[in-house]
Amino acid sequence: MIEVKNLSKSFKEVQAVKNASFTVNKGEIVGLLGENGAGKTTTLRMLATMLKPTGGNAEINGYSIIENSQKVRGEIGILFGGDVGLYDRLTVRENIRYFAQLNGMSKKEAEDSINYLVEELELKEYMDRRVGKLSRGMKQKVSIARFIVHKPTVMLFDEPTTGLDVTAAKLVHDFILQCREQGKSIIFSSHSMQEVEKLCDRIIIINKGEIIEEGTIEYFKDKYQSNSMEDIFIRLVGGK
Ligand SMILES: Nc1ncnc2c1ncn2[C@@H]1O[C@H](COP(=O)(O)OP(=O)(O)OP(=O)(O)O)[C@@H](O)[C@H]1O
Repeated sequence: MIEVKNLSKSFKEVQAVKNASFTVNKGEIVGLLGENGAGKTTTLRMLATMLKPTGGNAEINGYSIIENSQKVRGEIGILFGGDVGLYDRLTVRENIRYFAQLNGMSKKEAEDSINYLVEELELKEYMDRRVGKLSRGMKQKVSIARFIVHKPTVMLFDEPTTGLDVTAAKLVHDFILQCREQGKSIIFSSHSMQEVEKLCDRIIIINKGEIIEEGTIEYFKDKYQSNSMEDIFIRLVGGK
């Protein structure tokens, strides 16, 4: 479970996130929607303890991202789109193993988890290839494996389908839905309204660092009397 309380982040004069408060329950996918520069990545990076907040706090399964960041790291997985941050010169197996070790898993735990993921994600024939030689979609599969090797219960997806073709994007979508079935708490940030409508149970709209509206898709459509989430979004963020 994710509980965010008045979370803020400033970079000198830029207030990237202002007093954000929200909750994500177990088995729930919450969409974080906003224009370029709205503060989505900054919010997710703070929750993943990659950035220190300048105000407020958040708890991940009861652990504070400020006072208990080590514990939080064990509970959380974060998947980025675009550059997936793998080591090109290492093989698939070495990449996944490395991240398992970073997350404090023992050798045995790591190998068991890797063997399971190899089957689950159909990675067998790629395991001993160098990551630099794989296609973008395959790399994304490897980053999914890396992302879940330590079995996180809270998953953060930051535009995870950027640059993927339809088949690879579907793999990511199916994976996210499977995570929900397993009762994980999920935040999904995207520019694509179609993706958000397909996957999310609830949507948070963030504009210039502030949460301006939050609710289910039905809530938005009903309140703003429109069937198009795209139109509603544009109306809310100022009609640009
Ligand atoms: N390290 C940094 N130093 C200074 N300013 C930053 C830094 N990271 C982000 N910002 C600023 O904070 C604001 C929010 O950026 P953020 O990356 O969180 O937006 P975003 O909603 O993820 O955008 P996008 O959809 O383009 O990824 C922007 O004005 C950005 O320029």
